[in-house]
Amino acid sequence: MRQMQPPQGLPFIKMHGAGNDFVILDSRGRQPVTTPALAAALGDRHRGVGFDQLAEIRDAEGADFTLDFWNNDGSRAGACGNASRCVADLVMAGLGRDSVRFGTARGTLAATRRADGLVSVNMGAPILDWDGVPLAEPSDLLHLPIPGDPAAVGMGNPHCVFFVDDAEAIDLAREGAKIEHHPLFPRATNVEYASLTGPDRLRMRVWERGTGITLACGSGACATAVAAHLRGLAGRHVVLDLDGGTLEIDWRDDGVWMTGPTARVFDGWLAPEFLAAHA
Ligand SMILES: N[C@@H](CCC[C@H](N)C(=O)O)C(=O)O
Repeated sequence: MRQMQPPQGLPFIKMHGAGNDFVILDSRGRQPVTTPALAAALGDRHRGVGFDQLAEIRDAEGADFTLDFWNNDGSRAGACGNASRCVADLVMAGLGRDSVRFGTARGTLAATRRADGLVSVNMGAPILDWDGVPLAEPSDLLHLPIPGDPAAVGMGNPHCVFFVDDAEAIDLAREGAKIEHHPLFPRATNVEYASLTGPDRLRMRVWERGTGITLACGSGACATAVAAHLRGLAGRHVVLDLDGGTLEIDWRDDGVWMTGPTARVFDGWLAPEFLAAHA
């Protein structure tokens, strides 16, 4: 029998945060490798590795690292809260520290490890001017002219949040796909359905732009918490129960902090021929 060869190719790490799963490429000290074609091929759960988002770590000036995010359809994402927490966890472990600062498309963010081991990220201030995207009612993002009275909140990426009596009862695949490409969102949107389940506690389900249904979405949880507070449904510190776990959101003066679990699942190597085929 032929012996297994020692691993060759590009190393990657598979992690998840509350079931929102990621492939992480560490391109510090070398040229970044991700292209839309590579992200889409690698994101295929049958012919690739499979992930909700790919996060590529790059060198940074004035921060510990830079992060780029890709959805599994090959599109770019300006923010990804759970991948930020996972990568921060890895880098903090490597540096032997409990805090890091990192660059993203929306600016420099900070992450810390809490005493209970959970990882928190400051996702920055919510964007309530909708980041230049033309809306029919730019002065009232909290009541978009869409049936169901959703709110629009940007967290470095767009979110359309519906408050409903029972989030479990929503046909997420149908409704999410429809709202993702609603004409009000020229760059498409992530879609959240949330219901109040107790004081400062919400059940939330999510349809992610460029990915579809996921078990959790960190920026979506932040957007939902912000919208819930601004609509008078909850305080500034809320707990959200998602399909894959629980996230805590704390809207402080310095930004929206999101805290939750992280897990490293496996490490692997991308075959050189796979990389070459999708360069
Ligand atoms: N899972 C993420 C958000 C991912 C980005 C999104 N699909 C987009 O295109 O904006 C999170 O944890 O925030």
